[in-house]
Amino acid sequence: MNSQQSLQEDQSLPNGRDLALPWHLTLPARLESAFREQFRDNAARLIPAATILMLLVYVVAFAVEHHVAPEATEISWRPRLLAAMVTVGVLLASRHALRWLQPAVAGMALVVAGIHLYLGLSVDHPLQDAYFYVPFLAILLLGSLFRIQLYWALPTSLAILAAQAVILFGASHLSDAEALVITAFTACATVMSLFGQYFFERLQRQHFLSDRVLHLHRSELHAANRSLESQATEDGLTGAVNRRGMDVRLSNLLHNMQHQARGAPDSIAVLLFDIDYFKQYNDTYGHQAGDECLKAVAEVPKAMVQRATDFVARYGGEEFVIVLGGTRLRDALVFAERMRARIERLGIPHRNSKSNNVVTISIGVACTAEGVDSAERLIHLADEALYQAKGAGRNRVACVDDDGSVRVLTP
Ligand SMILES: Nc1nc2c(ncn2[C@@H]2O[C@H](COP(=O)(O)OP(=O)(O)OP(=O)(O)O)[C@@H](O)[C@H]2O)c(=O)[nH]1
Repeated sequence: MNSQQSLQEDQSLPNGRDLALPWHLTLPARLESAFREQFRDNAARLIPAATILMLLVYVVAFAVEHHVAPEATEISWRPRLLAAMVTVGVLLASRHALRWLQPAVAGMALVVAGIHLYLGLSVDHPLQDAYFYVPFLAILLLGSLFRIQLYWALPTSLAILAAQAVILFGASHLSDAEALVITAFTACATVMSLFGQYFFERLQRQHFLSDRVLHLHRSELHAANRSLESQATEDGLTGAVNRRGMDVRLSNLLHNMQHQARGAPDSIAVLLFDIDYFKQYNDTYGHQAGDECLKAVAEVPKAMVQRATDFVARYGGEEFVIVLGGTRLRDALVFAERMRARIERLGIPHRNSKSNNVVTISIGVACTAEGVDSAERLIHLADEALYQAKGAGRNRVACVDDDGSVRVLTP
């Protein structure tokens, strides 16, 4: 590999190294917020199904409880109703306040864990200890059912675990061994759930990053293509469309017009102009000044064209073509005369011009009409008119009329 190749590679598009994720998963600020937004959007899609599932679980739990310990439902229906309401709150957040979705899910898990710890203490029944296993389910729902981000799931799970430990070891009807077993059970579930969530989120972040890198690749390629395309069809000196670009655009325009494509113009006018006595200008003021003059002259039609189909092209040396889509001969002549006058008014001194003491142009105008079916023919007609304008004394406009005759207009 030579040094130029390696230089190109160094400066080239983003590469695999951009995919490296730190162990703590946090991305640079702008990426991080974009990822969180995407994560929330994805999670929000799960919420309706997850909410229905949760509400079903509440109903089933209530039914089982009613069957096993009917007296317990006297106490439990209110806390359960609260849990159901909080769950519906999560659904509302996912629809109307997405930024509150994660805190809402975390809050719901805390409420579910809290009310079951409360029920475990308040219900007097041989099976009451079953309530103490529910916090474990609350921890699971964070990462599996509702899929909130690790940085929300981690503190919420630890808070549930801590609250459970404090309550179990303080509960008078439980021995320390029983409290330890249930706490250890929840602790194991917490570790496993967080472990799974860490790797799930890692994968999601990696996927997000590779998507971004691909997107960057695509937009850089797009920009490079656009710049290559404009370089290939733009004249470097004047910024006008070059000859090649003109051929393509004019042919396309004609083709679309002939095939009555949508948005295509119903007529096309071509103005071919040439700077008068430009050779003398170069001889008098130098090639550099000649270049500046070309640039200044080209700016005039460039500022005048308006429609998307219009363009100014450098036809060669000091000759330019202006293509006006949807313009008939009469309007093209008005445009040409206005342009001629504006260029004259630029007042670029030309002491060796035989037509004026400033730079002037001669213009030939032709329009699509019966029998004019190619770009070459259109340019040829405009060239004929230009020739006549020159012959008639320069600094004037000439056109090919509908009957094919050339008419010179006096300025
Ligand atoms: N400075 C400069 N001169 C150019 C460029 N391209 C062509 N020319 C010059 O334009 C001049 C064109 O000369 P001619 O074709 O004789 O035309 P003219 O002197 O304008 O005469 P008429 O058109 O008959 O009025 C030549 O001297 C070319 O060298 C360019 O990019 N920069």
